[in-house]
Amino acid sequence: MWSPGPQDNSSSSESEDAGEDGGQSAKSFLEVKVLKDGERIDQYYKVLDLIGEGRSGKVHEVVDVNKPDEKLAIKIQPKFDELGGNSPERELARLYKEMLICNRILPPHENVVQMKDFVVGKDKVYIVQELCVKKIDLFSFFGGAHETSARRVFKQLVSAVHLFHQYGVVHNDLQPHNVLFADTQFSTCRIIDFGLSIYKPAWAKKVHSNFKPYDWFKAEDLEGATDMAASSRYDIRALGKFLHAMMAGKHIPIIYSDMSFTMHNPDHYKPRKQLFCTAAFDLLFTIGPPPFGPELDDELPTIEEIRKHPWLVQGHLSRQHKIFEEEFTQLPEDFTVLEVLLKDKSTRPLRVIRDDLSNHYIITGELHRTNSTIGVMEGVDAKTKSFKKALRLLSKVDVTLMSAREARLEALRIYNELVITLRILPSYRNIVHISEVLLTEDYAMVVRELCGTQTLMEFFPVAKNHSARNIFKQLADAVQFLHRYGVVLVDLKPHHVAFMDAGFFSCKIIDMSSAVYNWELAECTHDFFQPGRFITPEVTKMLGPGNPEDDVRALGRILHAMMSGAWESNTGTRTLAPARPGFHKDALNLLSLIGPPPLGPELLQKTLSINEFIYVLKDEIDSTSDDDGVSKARIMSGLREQSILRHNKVSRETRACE
Ligand SMILES: Nc1ncnc2c1ncn2[C@@H]1O[C@H](COP(=O)(O)OP(=O)(O)OP(=O)(O)O)[C@@H](O)[C@H]1O
Repeated sequence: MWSPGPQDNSSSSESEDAGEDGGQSAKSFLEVKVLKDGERIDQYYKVLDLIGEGRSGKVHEVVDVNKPDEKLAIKIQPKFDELGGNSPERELARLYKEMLICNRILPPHENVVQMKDFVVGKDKVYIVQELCVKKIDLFSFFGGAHETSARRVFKQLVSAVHLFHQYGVVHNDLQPHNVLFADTQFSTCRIIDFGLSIYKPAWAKKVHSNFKPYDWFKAEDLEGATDMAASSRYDIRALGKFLHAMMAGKHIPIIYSDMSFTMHNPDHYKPRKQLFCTAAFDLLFTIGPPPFGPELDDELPTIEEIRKHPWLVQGHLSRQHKIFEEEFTQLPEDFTVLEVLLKDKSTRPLRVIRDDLSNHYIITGELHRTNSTIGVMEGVDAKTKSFKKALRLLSKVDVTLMSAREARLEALRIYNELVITLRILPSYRNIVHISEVLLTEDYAMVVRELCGTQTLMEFFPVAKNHSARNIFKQLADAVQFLHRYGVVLVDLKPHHVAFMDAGFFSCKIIDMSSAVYNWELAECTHDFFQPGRFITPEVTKMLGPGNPEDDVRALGRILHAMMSGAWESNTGTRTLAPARPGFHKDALNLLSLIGPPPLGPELLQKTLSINEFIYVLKDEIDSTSDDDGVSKARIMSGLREQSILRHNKVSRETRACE
C-alpha cells in the first residue's frame, strides 16, 4: 500500500489544542493509503461480520491481519454513488470531505468514533474505525433512560457537538442510529458518520495549527453556495429531539412531522415527569421539538449556551440545597430538620419525637460486633413489646469537642447516609432493612431489622467451598445492586456484614456510613426519586465521587479471607496466607481476577465496567458445579451478552425491588 506524502504538509507530531471538551491534546494525523494495482483490501483487513448498512455503503467487523487481536469496523463506500443521487465528482468530493473532517479538521474526542485507517482503492474508499458495540445505538438507550443516565449521555453529545461547531463542522446527520456506544452499559457514546457533514472555515473558532483549509479544498467548496443554507441549528434541533426521546423513553418516528405527532399521539410521547427534574424540562422547552421547544430555528440557543444550561452544568448539584439553605445551616445544631431535608414520597418514615425515647422503644441490650465502633442497641417497640429491632444511634457532634466545621461535616455525613439508605436505595434482601428513623434535636435513631451478632470475621475460619460460594454470591449480588443505584460502599469491611442465622447461611450488609452516591455509575433510580435533589454540592465535595473499584477490591479481600481462613487488612506489603485445601479452582480463578495482589492483579481489568464484572462473576459462581471449571476466558466472553440482558431487565427489576 502506498502512503502519499507530497501534499501532506502537516507533520504527524503536530500538536493540537482540543479545548476543554474532552478532546485529546495531541493528534497524529493518519496518512491516507492507496491500494496499488492488483492489491486488495482483504490483504490488510480480514472481514469477520457484516454489522451495518447505510446509504453510502456497508460496515463490516474486521481485524487487521497484522494485529488480529483488535477488532475494528470498516466502512466500505463505493467511489461513485451507486444510487445515482450524486454525480461522480460530487460523490468523490463528499468522500474526500468526510475523510478530511474525521482526520484533519476535527481533533479526537472521547465521544466521536476514533479513526484508525483510510484506504483508497480503485473503486472504493475504506474508512477503518474503532469498533463500537454492535447493534446498539441511541434507539436502544431511550427506553431505559432516566435522569442520571440521560444527563450523562446528553452531556457527552453536547460536548462532541460543541467541538464540531468550534471547528466549523456541522454534523448534519445526528440521528439515533449514528450514535453508538463503547460499552453495553451506555456509559460512553460515540458519534459516527460524517458523510453528510458540512465544513465552513468561516464558522470555525478554532483551527488546527497546521491545517490550512485552502490547501485542501477549492475556494468555491469552502465559500460557495453549496451547503450555505445549512446551519449549526441542524445539530441543535437533533439534540433537542434526542433529549425529548430520552425524557419520553421513545423516539418520535421520522414519518411524523412535529405537528402531526402531537395531534395523533398527545400522550404517547409525553416526557416522563416522574423521572426528570424541572431543569431537564427547562432545557426541553428551550431546544425540544415543537410543541415542547420553539417553532422557529432562529429561537434555538447555540451549543455554547446549551453547555451552560443548569441541567448540564450543575446537574448533580442539589436544588434541595438551595430550597432548604436555612435547614442545612441548622442541621449541625438540630437533627429534627432532617425531617424536612429528607421529605419525599418514600414510605420509610422519619418521625420527630419530642418526648423520651423510652415511650417509643425500650432498650433491651447493646449489640457488640467485632471491631465495630458504631453504637447499636437492641430494643423493642414500647407498645407491643415484641419484635426485637436494632437501634442505631447517629448523634450530633459535641461542639465543645470539635470545631463548627467538623460538626457541620459530620452532620452532612449523617445526612448523606440517610439519603442513601432511605431515599436512594429500595429494599434489598442482602441489605439491612430500615423500618423508621426517630429524630430529636440531638440524634437520629435508625430502627432496623435485627441481624445476628456474628459477622464475616466469625465466618472466615469456618468457611468452606460451598458456604463461601453462597455468602460471596450474596455479597457480590448486593454490591452489584448498590452500583446499579449509583451507591459505592467505599469501605466494605468484614464487620459490616452480619449473619441472620447461626449457620452462616444468609448475610446482610449493615453499615453504609462511608457510602457515597456516584451519579455517573447509577443506572436506575426509584420511579419518583431525583438524586440531584438530595446530593448536595457540599456532600459531593466532602465525600468524593466514590470509585466502584474499591468495592470490587473489598470483595476480593473478603474472598481471600474466606479461602485462607483469616482476614488481612488492606495494608503493607503482602505475604498473604495461601488458600486452604478444599476450595474449587473456580474460586482460585476468581481470586486471581479480583483478589489482593500478588494473588490477584495489581490493576483490575480496566476495559470492563465493574458492574459488568460483578454481574458475570456472580452468574458464573451461581452456575458452576464442582466439576465444571470456569476459565477467565469464559468469564470474559460471557460479559457482553450478560450485560445486554441485564440492561433490558433493569426497569422491570427496579419495580420488582420496590
Ligand atoms: N464503528 C462502528 N462500530 C459498530 N458499528 C458501526 C460502526 N460504524 C457503523 N456501524 C454500523 O453501521 C451502520 C451504518 O454506518 P454509517 O452510518 O457510518 O453508514 P452510512 O452509509 O453513512 O449510513 P447513513 O445511512 O446513516 O448515511 C450504523 O448505523 C451502525 O449500525
